[in-house]
Amino acid sequence: MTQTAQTSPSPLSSPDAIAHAFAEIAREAGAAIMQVYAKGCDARIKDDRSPVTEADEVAEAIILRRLADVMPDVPVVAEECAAKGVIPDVGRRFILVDPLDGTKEFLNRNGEFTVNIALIEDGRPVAGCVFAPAVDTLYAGGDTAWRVRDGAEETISTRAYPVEGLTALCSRSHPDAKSEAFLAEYAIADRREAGSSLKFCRVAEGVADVYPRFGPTMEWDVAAGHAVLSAAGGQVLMPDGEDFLYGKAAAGFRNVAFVAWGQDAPRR
Ligand SMILES: Nc1ncnc2c1ncn2[C@@H]1O[C@H](COP(=O)(O)O)[C@@H](OP(=O)(O)O)[C@H]1O
Ligand SMILES: [Mg+2]
Repeated sequence: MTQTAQTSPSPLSSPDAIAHAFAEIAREAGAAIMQVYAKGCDARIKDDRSPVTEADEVAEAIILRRLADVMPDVPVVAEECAAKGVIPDVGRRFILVDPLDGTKEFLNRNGEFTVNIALIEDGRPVAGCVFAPAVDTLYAGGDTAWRVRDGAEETISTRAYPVEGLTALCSRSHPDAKSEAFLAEYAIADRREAGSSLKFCRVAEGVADVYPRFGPTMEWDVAAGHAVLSAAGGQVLMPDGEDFLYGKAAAGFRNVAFVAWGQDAPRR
């Protein structure tokens, strides 16, 4: 009797497996970022007037090299390449990379900076990882969402909206009046500031409920946090409640505005 060799399933056959692969890569990039953090570095100001450091560039090089090994056929749109005008054509499936989100927080040395990698399919983030190396906390999401903190892995999920009111999050370094005006329409019990994509993760792990962002962001700032939040039971919508989608190449991958919610958007 001839035996047919069993083909093992591709290790990247599920959104969770992809998020795990991104997590490994983000940890490697995070370690390189922490080496630069320890020795200190200067910032250069990019054309969009945002800062970039050696850490952003070293981390992005590691991520691009590792992604080319594990997902060689998927185009990658990465922040520092894009800043130099190197942007591949994207189809229905592509990867977004922000090697160091919260560069201002990195320079201010407050620990609120992250490595972000997300897979987009048909305009939506289906797997993603957010790693905050300074506080050794990793969030990932595919079909499920999880956090690894101090070496312990736990499933995370969003919480029901508290009856006493919502906890709202805002950017620490880029506050904007329109986001404040949006929040004024809801019952807000507590308001906190945080840097980077960690704001999505705070909602995903059930310690906050809403994060509106009317100020400028790029798709790579948002996609990985969006993947984690969606997998944890939340959502990211346009302020009018429409879907918030990715792949806006003609707009230079710029977002307009979005609101991240832990549950369905409550009535105003
Ligand atoms: N004027 C602007 N244009 C485009 N993006 C901006 C911007 N001001 C801030 N951002 C985005 O906001 C991100 C920081 O978010 P937060 O304010 O929540 O920490 C920045 O990510 P980087 O640090 O990766 O550049 C940057 O992409
Ligand atoms: Mg960013």
